[in-house]
Amino acid sequence: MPTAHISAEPGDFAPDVLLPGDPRRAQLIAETYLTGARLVTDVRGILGYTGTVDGRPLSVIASGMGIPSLSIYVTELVREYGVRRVVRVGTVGGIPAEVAVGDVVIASSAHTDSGLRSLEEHGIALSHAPSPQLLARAMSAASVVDGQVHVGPVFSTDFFYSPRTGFIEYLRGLGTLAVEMEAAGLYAIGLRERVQTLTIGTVADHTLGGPSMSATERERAVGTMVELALATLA
Ligand SMILES: O=P(O)(O)O[C@H]1O[C@H](CO)[C@@H](O)[C@H]1O
Ligand SMILES: O=c1cc[nH]c(=O)[nH]1
Repeated sequence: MPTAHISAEPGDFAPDVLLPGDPRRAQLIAETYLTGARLVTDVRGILGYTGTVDGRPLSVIASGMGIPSLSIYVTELVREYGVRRVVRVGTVGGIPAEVAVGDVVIASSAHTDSGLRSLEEHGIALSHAPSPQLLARAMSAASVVDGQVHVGPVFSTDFFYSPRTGFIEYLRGLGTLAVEMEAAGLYAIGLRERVQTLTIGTVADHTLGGPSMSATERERAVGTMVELALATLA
């Protein structure tokens, strides 16, 4: 049955899903990497496609921006469409100098300031981490793709434009590699729904300043990241 946010029919999604934030990046990934891609949902302009890669069914759908939007799509994909492995392929902002624009980051954990912390129980701060299976597969695949790949913690924030100051230096001191807006939410859903999740990001700009990608470059910055995601799910 279609949901309030996804117009696809049961069976329209593959168990494996790539999840960019941007609907146009979803379209580009579908057109570039999927064989026989067909549009299965376009509610609110959130485009979702299903096709095959090397004969294996694969879907790609946008999450929109931020944990509230992502949590709607991932929860419905898992509960209503039987999705079991979700790899976010997003853009991120680099934090330390050695993580450069154009590099790729595999998020081995995600710190967060998100409201999802209000769901914690018994005074226990849950860790937001990918499934070990997908993390291990991505780390093995990292050596066979072109481009610089880093593995470590990211920061998932509710605030693209934060009124706070000083927190990036704090996070840099903790070895945090990048800032983005969804990984912690994806990992929290993976934990609660017992599905496998992972976040891979392409560095589109840098907290230390310097050149950053344009909107079009962010839409198209997929090569190494998607190849890594496909190798992870193979
Ligand atoms: O490029 P996507 O996947 O949307 O990811 C990043 O870009 C958006 C902010 O520009 C946020 O969603 C952030 O997480
Ligand atoms: O969420 C994001 C994504 C890219 N760059 C940032 O600074 N934040």
